[in-house]
Amino acid sequence: MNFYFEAAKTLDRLEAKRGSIKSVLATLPEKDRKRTAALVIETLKYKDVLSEVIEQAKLLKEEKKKITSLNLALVLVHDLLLSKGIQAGDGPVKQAILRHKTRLHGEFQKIKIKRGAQSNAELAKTGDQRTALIPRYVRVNTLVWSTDEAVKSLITRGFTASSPFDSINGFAIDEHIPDLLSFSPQTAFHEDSLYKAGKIILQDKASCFPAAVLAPPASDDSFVIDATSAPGNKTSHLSALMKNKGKLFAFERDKKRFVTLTAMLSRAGCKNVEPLNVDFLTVDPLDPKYNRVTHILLDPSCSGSGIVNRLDHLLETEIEDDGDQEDRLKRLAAFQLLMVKHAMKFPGAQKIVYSTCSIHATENEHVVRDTLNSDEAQAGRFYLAGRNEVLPQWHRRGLPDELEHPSKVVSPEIPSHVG
Ligand SMILES: C[S@@+](CC[C@H](N)C(=O)[O-])C[C@H]1O[C@@H](n2cnc3c(N)ncnc32)[C@H](O)[C@@H]1O
Repeated sequence: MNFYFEAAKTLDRLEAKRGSIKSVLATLPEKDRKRTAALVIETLKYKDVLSEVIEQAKLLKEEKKKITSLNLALVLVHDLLLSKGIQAGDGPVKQAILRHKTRLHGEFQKIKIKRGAQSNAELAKTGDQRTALIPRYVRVNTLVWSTDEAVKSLITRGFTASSPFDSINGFAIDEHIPDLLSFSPQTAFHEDSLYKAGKIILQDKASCFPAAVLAPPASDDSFVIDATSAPGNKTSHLSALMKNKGKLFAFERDKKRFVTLTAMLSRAGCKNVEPLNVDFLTVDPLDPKYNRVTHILLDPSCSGSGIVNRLDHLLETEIEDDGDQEDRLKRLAAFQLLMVKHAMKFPGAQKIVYSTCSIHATENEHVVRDTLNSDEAQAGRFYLAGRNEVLPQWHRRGLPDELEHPSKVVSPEIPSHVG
């Protein structure tokens, strides 16, 4: 029965917007992770129908002592109606569901008829169409081998250098980010030996921009901070750009995510990284340990509204109304501003890259604007970098109107929000 409680708890966390589906599932305990994740995803696909069945059958009203939440009811009723039955011993919770078995089945059939569905699959939500248009990106981990070696190895495995959209086996070298390859959207690498050996990192193109823009030097006296590191894709990217030289301090305040971070860094062979399970805001910028730090990457928690993946569309019906969302964005922006201003207090800091995976100006241009207008920016003489320093070949430059006359900006360029 623990398995069902864990799945229900995961649905609670998703409802509380504790992260994208992918990131929340990644924090499940190793034991039973695949099974729990599959149940959560399947339940979300059928959530509308299952909620209606539970409501019509008055399950929560009649069993409120045993079935303590809608999410617990959802995962159990999912398995009763759409899987091989409830996979647990005969405890009181299972008994509570089974008492209503006939009614639940009856309500389910009624909904099927009402919706004209010939099969159960027709009741499921369909995927986000945009995912078919986005290639599967893979970054070659140059700490382990070179892109030339990776390309040769992929070709011997039947991949062909062409366009990722030409065929399921087509792949291309990205034109903006060195060592990034793009594959057909249908290609999966999660079980691939190259991924498991840390030879490739599954990282979207946008997620490669921040480290590429920060471009830390690859030298023994290079000192860099990644302020918000887990799960560690950008940290390992920075480490690769630094060629494992110098020192990269990688902060992560969350204990569980810190464990993921250290595992990822070890798999990727990052030897110049010092991971620290510490809240970046509590770090004293004047601590002599950090006085040689010149480059800082800041990729703080955000709304994640720009993330498109194969799972997150399932949460679309749960997006808050505009009022709630605006409040949440403002809270996030206040935290993000605090983080960048803190980064600006490091006396040796010369270059700071701020990124989010949000599409909202509140978290992007507005944070940049407020940062540039801050006392910390004045004191550290920070200004917005020009286009020539920020992916010059990239066509997009954010939302200029949202930056509102950045009076203290030295460079006339419009920022490129990256994330
Ligand atoms: C967007 S994620 C970072 C993703 C990461 N850069 C990557 O590419 O894999 C933000 C991370 O920052 C962590 N975080 C948030 N506030 C923090 C703080 N004050 N200090 C350190 N880490 C923090 C969160 O726990 C989360 O793991």
